[in-house]
Amino acid sequence: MADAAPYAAEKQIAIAAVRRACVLTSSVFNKLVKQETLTKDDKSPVTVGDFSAQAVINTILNRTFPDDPIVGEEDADDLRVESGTALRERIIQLANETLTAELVPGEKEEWGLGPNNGQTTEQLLNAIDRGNYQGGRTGRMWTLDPIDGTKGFLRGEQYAVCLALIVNSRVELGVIGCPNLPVSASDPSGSRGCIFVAVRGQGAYQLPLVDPLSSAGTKLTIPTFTTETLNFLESVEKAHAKLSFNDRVGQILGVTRAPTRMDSQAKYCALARGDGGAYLRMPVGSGYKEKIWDHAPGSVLVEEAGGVITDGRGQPLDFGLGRTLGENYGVVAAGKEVHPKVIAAVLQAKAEEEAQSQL
Ligand SMILES: Nc1ncnc2c1ncn2[C@@H]1O[C@H](COP(=O)(O)O)[C@@H](OP(=O)(O)O)[C@H]1O
Ligand SMILES: [Mg+2]
Ligand SMILES: [Mg+2]
Ligand SMILES: [Mg+2]
Repeated sequence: MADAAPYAAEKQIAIAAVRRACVLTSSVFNKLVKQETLTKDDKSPVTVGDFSAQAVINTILNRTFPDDPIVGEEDADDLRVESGTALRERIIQLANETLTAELVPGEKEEWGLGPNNGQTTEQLLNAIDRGNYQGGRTGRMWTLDPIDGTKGFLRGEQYAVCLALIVNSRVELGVIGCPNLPVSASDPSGSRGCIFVAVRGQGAYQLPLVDPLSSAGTKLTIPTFTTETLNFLESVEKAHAKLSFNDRVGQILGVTRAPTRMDSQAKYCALARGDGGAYLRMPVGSGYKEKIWDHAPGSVLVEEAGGVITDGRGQPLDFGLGRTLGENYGVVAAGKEVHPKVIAAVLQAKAEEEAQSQL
């Protein structure tokens, strides 16, 4: 793609930042989750991974686009207090190791990368806190989820490093790094690690996690699904989406294939390349509001692969409301033939539910 294409610089920098963060999170997993004996509820590896990945990506964005605000999932409050000293030191060391690693092809030192670009503790904590932006209707902003699918990360399953650029409430660029996703779904035990990228109007692509800046990538198009071939993509965690509702939607549509469950925005990547036919995420009814960083990059990826993404009523997602998508009507993403059918079935299942509750 010529350099003159819209968002060409943003795209390259976002891919480089996400790749570095993926190297970091993979090494955190290998060092902390696999080798240390952890109790089941110990969340420290994910905390180390989240904070240091956000420090790395925000440092790069701060250097390359200093005027752009960032809506990031994490903030550094817990690291500034005395009790956070050990965690803070670990995070600073990891973030600096990641930023100062040798340049790979396509990276530029002026992006804040390479051996001369170590940061002080204060600089890195401030970088994490640059994710405090509250979002809004107008202007440019980035949104970052340094580890999406924390539960999957801890299980050694799917998780994703997710970064998007939003301009005047519209997602213009999305980059999703999936260190554990098989390069091809048809070879699940084959090599793993992919980056997905989409710029609005320029298509959706899968790149290798190793050396993504030198690769043209594979263009993604959502294939056509029939009732026989359709499978749903859904969360692993029952607390995140109402899986029983999906079962009813499947019955209404006559879906026979079992759903494919995976954590994180890897679901959007799987949809974009045809591993699954529809992603359904209906609210569990807890009043939780979906966060923009959990859907922004995935939404542009799906749209650029030829799909449609809306809430459960068929209305567009609104990325201009702040840090959340507002009242939770769920999320439905699918190819353009399947999407209206899924929405019709969702509305029917919803009406049944309401009729039931009035008995
Ligand atoms: N009650 C809820 N309903 C919907 N999403 C929720 C939720 N509680 C947490 N989440 C979000 O679900 C994300 C993971 O989604 P998935 O189930 O698709 O893997 C989490 O991202 P993090 O892991 O980044 O915190 C978190 O933001
Ligand atoms: Mg998330
Ligand atoms: Mg997260
Ligand atoms: Mg979280």
